[in-house]
Amino acid sequence: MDKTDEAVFVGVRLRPFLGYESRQQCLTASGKLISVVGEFPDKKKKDFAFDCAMDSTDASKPDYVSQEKCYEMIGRRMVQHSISGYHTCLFCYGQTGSGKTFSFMGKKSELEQGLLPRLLRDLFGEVESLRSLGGQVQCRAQMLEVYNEKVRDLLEDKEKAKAPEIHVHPKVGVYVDGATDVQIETLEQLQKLLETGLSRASVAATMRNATSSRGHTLFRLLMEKHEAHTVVSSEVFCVDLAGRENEKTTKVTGENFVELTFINRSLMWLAQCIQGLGRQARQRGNSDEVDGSSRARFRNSKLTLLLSNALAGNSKTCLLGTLSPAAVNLDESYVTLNFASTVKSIKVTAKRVAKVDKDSLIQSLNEELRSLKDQLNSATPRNAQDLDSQAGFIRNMMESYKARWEEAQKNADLLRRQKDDALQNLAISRWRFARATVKNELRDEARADAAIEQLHLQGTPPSQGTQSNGASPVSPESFEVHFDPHEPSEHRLPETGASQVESMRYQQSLSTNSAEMGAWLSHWRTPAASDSPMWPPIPSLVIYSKDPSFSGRLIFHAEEEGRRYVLGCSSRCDFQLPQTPGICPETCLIWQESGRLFLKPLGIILLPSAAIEVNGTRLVRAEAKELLHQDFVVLGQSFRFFVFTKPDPTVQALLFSGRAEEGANDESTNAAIRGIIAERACSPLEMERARRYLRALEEDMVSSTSSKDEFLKRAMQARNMIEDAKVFSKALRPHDGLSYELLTLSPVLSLHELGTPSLCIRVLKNANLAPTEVALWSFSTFQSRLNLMKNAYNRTFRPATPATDDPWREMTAFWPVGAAGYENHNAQLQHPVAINPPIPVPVYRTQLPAATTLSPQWRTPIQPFQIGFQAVPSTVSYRIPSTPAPSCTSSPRTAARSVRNLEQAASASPSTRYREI
Ligand SMILES: Nc1ncnc2c1ncn2[C@@H]1O[C@H](COP(=O)(O)OP(=O)(O)OP(=O)(O)O)[C@@H](O)[C@H]1O
Repeated sequence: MDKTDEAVFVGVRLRPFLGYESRQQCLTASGKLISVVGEFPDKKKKDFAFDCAMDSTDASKPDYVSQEKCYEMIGRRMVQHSISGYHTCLFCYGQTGSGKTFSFMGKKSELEQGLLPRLLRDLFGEVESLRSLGGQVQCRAQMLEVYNEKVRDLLEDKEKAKAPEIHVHPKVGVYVDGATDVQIETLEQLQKLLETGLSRASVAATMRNATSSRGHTLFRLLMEKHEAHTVVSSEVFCVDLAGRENEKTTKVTGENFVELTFINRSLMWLAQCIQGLGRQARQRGNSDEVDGSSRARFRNSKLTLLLSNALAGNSKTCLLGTLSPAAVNLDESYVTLNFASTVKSIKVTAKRVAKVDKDSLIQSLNEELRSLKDQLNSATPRNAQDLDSQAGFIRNMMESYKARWEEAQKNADLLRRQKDDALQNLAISRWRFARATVKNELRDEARADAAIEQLHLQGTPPSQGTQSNGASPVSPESFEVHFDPHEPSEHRLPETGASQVESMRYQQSLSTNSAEMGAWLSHWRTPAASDSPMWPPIPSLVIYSKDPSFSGRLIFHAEEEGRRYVLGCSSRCDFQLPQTPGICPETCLIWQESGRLFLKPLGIILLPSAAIEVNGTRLVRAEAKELLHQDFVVLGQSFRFFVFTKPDPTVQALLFSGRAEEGANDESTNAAIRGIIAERACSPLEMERARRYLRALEEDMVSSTSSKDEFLKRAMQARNMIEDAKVFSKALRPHDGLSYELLTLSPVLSLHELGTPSLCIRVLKNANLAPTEVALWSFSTFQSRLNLMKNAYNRTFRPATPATDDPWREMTAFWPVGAAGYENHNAQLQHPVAINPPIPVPVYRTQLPAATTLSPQWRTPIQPFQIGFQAVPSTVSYRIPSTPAPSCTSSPRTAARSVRNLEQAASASPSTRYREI
């Protein structure tokens, strides 16, 4: 138990002059010193040192201590003490009219609020934050007045109030029986309570103070921190003492004179207690034992009994002495200074409050009650009354504790339920937020690059099995797992096409080690439409991914009650996760107990990348954490799950709505697709690919819908033009078997984020049934060549038509000039696109989806819908983000050269990041 021997913290404050006082100042405050100034021969001691001396005499002085500053100097320390688990006490002492109530309570305006309202505000702020962290803190307030040596409950009407009684219990300490104990939930409630209590305090006008307190006001805030079976209670005790009065100066009579005698007597007892403690402190040095006689003195009055814990017990105590600066009040002020000096010499041993076992305290009180009852049975009538009242007090105390703790229990349950609800909402809002940000995240280049790097580090180096042109023979199919809506759902694998690490890794694993992947997949289950709506049937973790096609596809069912399932990337795990950053061989345990789901991290999680998060809070210890319905769990850096402990159509709908929306897709896009692939049998798979391709276009390559539409229109136009070109070619060069394919050429090397891909036309010669590429035309070249073909065609059949240029002029170098109808203008070759001899597939060329390297994410090679757009199966493009990009490929030859340079750079420097598609 922490124990600190500390002198009482003493601060003194000089108030401003009041109307009745002449302006002769006899006291000054400077630093920690109060000095008596002027000629006062009977006042031998001139300087009094305290912990702080506050000058509030004149607001225009630079060192003027305002209400706020006063709180900073003396009050704020109490907040931390009580939150750290110490009892604390603040009391104000001084002659009547010296400013105790002003310092203690202040005025209503925020600027002039006194110590208590400020202290409660800050304290409650701390309590609220403890509660928000899941702590069960119960606050109870009492407000009492010791008036004419009677304890009054200020939280009850004067008429109704039954006088509370003070008891001292060896286990509980000073206990006020019969006082209203109000449970406080909010600061506003507390402030209202304070106002009500103050309005009931006894106040009267005297010659020295128009609002003189006629009794001592005590405010007690009890804070109980509840755990399952224990409670830690610390109290904040604030006392505004009534002021010492001189009957000659206050000129009170009658009832007020009676009050004066009680006030002065109780203050005398207090002074005696303080002197006794001061003497003891001087004699015994640092001993924290309070001797019997000092203890006994506290029983002399109600006030001292109530303050006994603060002065001689276990508390961190502060005293604020208030003084008038005027010479007319010097005698009274001198008493206050001496009193405060003695208090300063007292050492109070503050121990951090220990946890009390609720059950054992109740049990011991029960036993005490039983023994009192036994004594009562055998008691003489003389002491029977005493025993009876003692038994009554024990009974009350026990019942009060029981009720309080039951209430705390109820409260804890309520809070837990509210927290659960909040977490559910949080999970849903997180889910919504996650969905809303998918698009943005997809554009997060940094992540993608990290992922790409990861892929590269773990994946197949591009040099493996390269073709003659240096291109890797990675076929799109090798990465791709297609989603076929007609496939039975249990065979359906997560779709690719996402930038997320998990799906990348997943795909990579599929391509590199499908056997292993198959192994881990076999442990997982995928939901089927038929699962709805009572899904999932047992507590489950459902994967969430920013890739809607991956989200919800993997489900972990904690099927067997009590069985501890190990999740990790090791093959020994019950549920094997792909090896991604942050996934340890054995990451965590998950098990089900009576329908409740628990997760326990395995080992100490030191690496931030290996963190396990539940609803955004990182688990720092290897201890079991209950997973509640709709919690959001993150394993490592890449796996995110929603927790379902019961069937949940709402969230299930949320999980799957993404796909429904996807399926719905924009009708105009569907129509456009149908327009392009019109005559071809449109299988659902093709449709799906086309749709995804267009989405990729829309999201990543085409800056707006209008340019997407434009692109589609041009594609359709090009397709018709190709048909024309085929007809003209067949007529003009029947033996060459020329054919044309529509391709897209993306500015891969330009590294532009957005842009519309160019359409281009591949010219193939069908020599010996093996098509060879003989040229690649841009769309505009194709347009002009088509015109030339048209002219040549016309001239063939209508000789009057003027001669035209050779539409296939770049090919004439190795072709004999063919049929008439066009001139061979070899000399006019202007187009650098000429490739002679034809090279195998030029590396700059990509099939369209691969060209989506423009976007930061790793978009899976979605097969371009092969109907309108012919894919070149093994093309490779490179991207080196950290290397200055060559400008857009105006010339394929330049592009090819650039790519070769880049390839060389990549292989020469292993640290160069590059990307293989
Ligand atoms: N620091 C201060 N700044 C401005 N006014 C003050 C200050 N301290 C006290 N006063 C004024 O002095 C008067 C007396 O103060 P207060 O009622 O607080 O005295 P008190 O010590 O509580 O007296 P009592 O013991 O009779 O209740 C009030 O009018 C109060 O507004």
